[in-house]
Amino acid sequence: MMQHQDMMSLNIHNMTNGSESTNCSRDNVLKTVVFPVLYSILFILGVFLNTAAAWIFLKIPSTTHFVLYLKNVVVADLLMTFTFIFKAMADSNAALVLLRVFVCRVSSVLFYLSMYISILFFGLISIDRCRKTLWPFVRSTPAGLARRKVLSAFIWAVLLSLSLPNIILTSRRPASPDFKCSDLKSKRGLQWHEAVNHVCQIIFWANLATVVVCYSLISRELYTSYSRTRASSSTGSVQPKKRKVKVNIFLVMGVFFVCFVPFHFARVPYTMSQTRSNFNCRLKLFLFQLKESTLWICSLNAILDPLIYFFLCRSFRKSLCRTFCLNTGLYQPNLNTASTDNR
Ligand SMILES: Nc1ncnc2c1ncn2[C@@H]1O[C@H](COP(=O)(O)OP(=O)(O)O)[C@@H](O)[C@H]1O
Repeated sequence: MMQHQDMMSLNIHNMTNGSESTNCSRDNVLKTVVFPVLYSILFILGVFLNTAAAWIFLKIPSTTHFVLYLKNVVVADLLMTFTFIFKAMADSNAALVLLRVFVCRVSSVLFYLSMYISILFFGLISIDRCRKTLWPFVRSTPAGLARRKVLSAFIWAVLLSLSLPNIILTSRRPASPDFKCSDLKSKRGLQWHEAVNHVCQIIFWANLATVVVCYSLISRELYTSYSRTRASSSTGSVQPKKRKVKVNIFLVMGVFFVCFVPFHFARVPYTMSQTRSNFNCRLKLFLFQLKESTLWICSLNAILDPLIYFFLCRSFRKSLCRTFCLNTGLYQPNLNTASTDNR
């Protein structure tokens, strides 16, 4: 009788553990099929759009702060795009353990690095757009440009030094085939991972505040000048162009909100679930899936940024048309431009 009861409880224990580990496994269709397909699509689009953008930017001299910042964003986007294919392969069922370790150690870290570089440059771009709207006659000087180049190098250096320990301290060997990135980290590695995520949250929310303040000032200025123009102009011929400028200029804010806000809400509880033990496995899985879904939305940034270059950067659009339209005979030197990067 006793033996029978022991057998029963052992079976129940096994069944419970078994079903729990099956239900909580990350390897479901979302991770192994849906996201790899979505990242592969982003990879193909991203390689095409960003190499074209980089090629065009190579022909444009960095004579304004805006062009300089956009060049930094292109480099970050290219870097991010190349991480997509590793993520797609690692998440699919066919991935080798070595590849998954590489993604945890190197490729994901580079992904986050490029994301926060983009976020910081988005903040700087907003300040620059604001400066240009409020003081349209202030031009970039060579000394100002040199300072912005030093600032750009400083941003890359700081974020690289924040990210590097995430590579170095992800040094453990995987104990089982279904390991997580956090399983590869030493205790110090986990602490650094958590600290970096806090710093990155501050970077994000500070830049979001900058973007919101700058675009509020831009809206106010555009509204005032639009009202002034409407009152003084009897013909109204400039109005459609002004409206176009307004829509274009808000692209930066739109892309920032759509791409980055959802992830930063999801990231806080997910990081806690990685570093603390008081989360049950179902909640952990839910937070992981939420983080993965919002991370994919962040990745969209790499293919939405070329829209910003096209609609907001006149020298980019001119160079693009010179390159592509010349061959097809479509290039007109006086191309209609409503962009704002000419200072
Ligand atoms: N903001 C960040 N900056 C740099 N590296 C990061 C950042 N967030 C996470 N990482 C690193 O990227 C890798 C993957 O992290 P994460 O996405 O949290 O793990 P998982 O893929 O298991 O969900 C880890 O090595 C982690 O330390």
